[in-house]
Amino acid sequence: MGSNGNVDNVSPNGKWEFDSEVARCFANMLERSIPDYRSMRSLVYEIGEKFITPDTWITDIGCSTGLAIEPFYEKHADENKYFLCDNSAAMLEECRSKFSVGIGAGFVKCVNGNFFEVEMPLANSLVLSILSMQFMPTSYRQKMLNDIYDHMLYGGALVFVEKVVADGGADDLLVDLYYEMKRRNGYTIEKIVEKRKSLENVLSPLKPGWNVEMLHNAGFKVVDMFWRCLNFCGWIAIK
Ligand SMILES: C[S@@+](CC[C@H](N)C(=O)[O-])C[C@H]1O[C@@H](n2cnc3c(N)ncnc32)[C@H](O)[C@@H]1O
Repeated sequence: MGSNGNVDNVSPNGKWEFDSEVARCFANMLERSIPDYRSMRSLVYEIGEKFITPDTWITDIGCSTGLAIEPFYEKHADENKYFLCDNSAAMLEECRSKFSVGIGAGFVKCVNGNFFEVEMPLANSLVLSILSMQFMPTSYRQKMLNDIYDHMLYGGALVFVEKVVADGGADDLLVDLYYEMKRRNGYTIEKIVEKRKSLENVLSPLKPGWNVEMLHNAGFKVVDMFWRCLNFCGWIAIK
């Protein structure tokens, strides 16, 4: 979960991209850019663990360098199969080197593509979507959640973490607090503004209630928020 030693000093030029520069410092970027990051990570792992059954698939949507799936892989190794999908070749390259043993042995599958275009395996006991769907077209999100539900075993779960737009009237306040947190974590005002502009129309957060509604529409009967800090939320959705 820790940083791999490369400090994030990315200066995005134009539209945000998950390129090789981002891939190299990604762990550090997340630690300094996501509020309450370590709690979120450990809760995702602790909750996810409750749903894994042997010989089932664990899918990670927008896996990046594999930070979310890593503790599950370390614990369960070849007792499970792992389907990792990301549309950034640079992020997947880092990911592939992390899971080279599992890839070689055939129980880890890494797919470079848009999640809404790939065929995910059936029989998932756990699906992770950690800060990923927010980067995918809003018009495809319901279909993606429907697909996740359809490819999941009964008793399986989706752990879903997203940036959100606060809908109770305090969005501006929460956004201000978020940028103050980034300042404390060593980002300059210039870097914060650069990144915000670069993410415009690339990262599209929704209101929390819309995400919950989509999860219910997909068929999930049990949907609950397990974590929130500022404008970041995590839900557990059980089939
Ligand atoms: C913030 S990162 C996700 C972090 C990661 N899930 C983790 O827990 O460390 C978002 C990822 O989503 C990927 N992504 C964006 N659009 C995608 C798409 N259409 N299909 C698959 N992956 C996508 C990006 O390449 C990036 O690696």
